[in-house]
Amino acid sequence: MSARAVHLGLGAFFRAHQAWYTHRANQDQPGGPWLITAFTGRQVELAETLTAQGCRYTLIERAADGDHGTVIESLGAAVPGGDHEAWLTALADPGTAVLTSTVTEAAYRIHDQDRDRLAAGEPGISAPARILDGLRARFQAGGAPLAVLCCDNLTDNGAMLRGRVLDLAGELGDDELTDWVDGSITFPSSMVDRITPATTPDDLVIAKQLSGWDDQAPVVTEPFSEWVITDAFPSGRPAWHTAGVRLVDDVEPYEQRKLWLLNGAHSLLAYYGLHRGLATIAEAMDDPACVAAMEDVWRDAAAVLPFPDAEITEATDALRERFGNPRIQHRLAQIAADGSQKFPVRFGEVYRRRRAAGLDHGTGLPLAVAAWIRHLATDQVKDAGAAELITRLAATTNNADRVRLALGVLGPEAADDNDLARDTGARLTELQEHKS
Ligand SMILES: NC(=O)c1ccc[n+]([C@@H]2O[C@H](COP(=O)([O-])OP(=O)(O)OC[C@H]3O[C@@H](n4cnc5c(N)ncnc54)[C@H](O)[C@@H]3O)[C@@H](O)[C@H]2O)c1
Ligand SMILES: O=P(O)(O)OC[C@@H](O)[C@@H](O)[C@H](O)[C@H](O)CO
Repeated sequence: MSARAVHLGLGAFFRAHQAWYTHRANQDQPGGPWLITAFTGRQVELAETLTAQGCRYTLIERAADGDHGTVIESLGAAVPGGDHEAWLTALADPGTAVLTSTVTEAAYRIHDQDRDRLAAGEPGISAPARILDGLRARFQAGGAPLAVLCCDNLTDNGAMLRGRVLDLAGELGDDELTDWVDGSITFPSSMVDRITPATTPDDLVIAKQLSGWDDQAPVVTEPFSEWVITDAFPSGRPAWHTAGVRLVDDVEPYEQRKLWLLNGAHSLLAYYGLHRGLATIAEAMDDPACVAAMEDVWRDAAAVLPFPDAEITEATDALRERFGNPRIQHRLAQIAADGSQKFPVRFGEVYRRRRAAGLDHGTGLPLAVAAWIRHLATDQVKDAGAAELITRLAATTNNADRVRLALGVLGPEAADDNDLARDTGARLTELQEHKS
């Protein structure tokens, strides 16, 4: 059996989604199964745990009425991200045809030290820098083509990653490497969807009941799953199309539908739900104020989504059911992390398109921003990219200025929008006075 895929970001979602699709494709894969060599970001423990159990793990599909377990066998190796030699070796291998990534939105921000470290031959810190490091090793080993497939919740994620890797390569001043990346590496875009909360200790007990063995690294996910990819794989790919993956020419509409409806609602529910003392998405779905605010976000997005009304209604009906699954414990605190990276993706484009279409700023956006501002003042916040914003918000004594600072994350147009600032300020005052 050969390993032909490499993954960066061995976490819960990768194991519920890309590894699951590959496992399914492997059931009838011409040329034999594809195995994935998966690297964590930095942590060692998960890689060791998985290695100790032969890289097999139980995927628990959790429906509202019960659990179904599948032992996933598409993982060939689980490697701590700090093992830089193993990373370079895996990417230099001409047998490697696909590199996927699920490293969180924040990991794509170029780190201050990336350029110096890459120039000195040291491992980069951000995901684009680590990927460029691996590509450089591949180039030096002969330069077989490769597809680099970003599977994080970002707009036009393939083009985004390509741009960042090429920018870094250009700054290194290595024209041959830059030209090779430009011509031989594809960066397909993808829309990924499967709600996958962090695993809890109870899930280990359930995994044992389902699979009959002492699995120390199971993953829980919902039954629903979707993956839409632009088909640009110069060295081949797993037969994902046999496993339900849709290969298309243009991912953008699917991506907009998913990021603006699902993820936009998630972020709104996270910040507003936490403000209202709730802990999970399912709890928020039992809260009429949260549901009403979510419906506002959906109406705002629906007005600029390139889908017929009936398809949007179908998508939001499905989301109500998925979010309402009472057995999925998707914690609002997990979703609330890294809002500074998520807000522009989930709300920024909806806002801009509404304005460009001559519409108002929307009903849902002011509350989403106001609840986020509240969240940024708590000790629950986890958002390295918002460090400066948090400091500036804390030093600001009036809501009008706070609102302008936060709206700046959506872009200058939003920060200068007086109607949006007024309405956001009003929602913020209400939240501060506990009126909602
Ligand atoms: N969980 C979901 O429901 C879901 C669904 C769709 C998409 N996603 C995407 O997948 C991402 C990861 O979600 P998850 O549930 O697997 O989270 P997770 O915390 O289980 O795993 C995240 C992985 O990314 C790695 N990582 C974090 N920062 C990194 C960095 N700076 N450089 C390299 N690696 C880094 C971590 O070490 C870990 O391996 C999300 O941020 C999102 O973009 C998640
Ligand atoms: O995973 P993040 O941090 O990008 O966002 C949290 C959730 O909104 C997200 O994980 C959704 O559950 C997911 O995008 C569903 O497919």
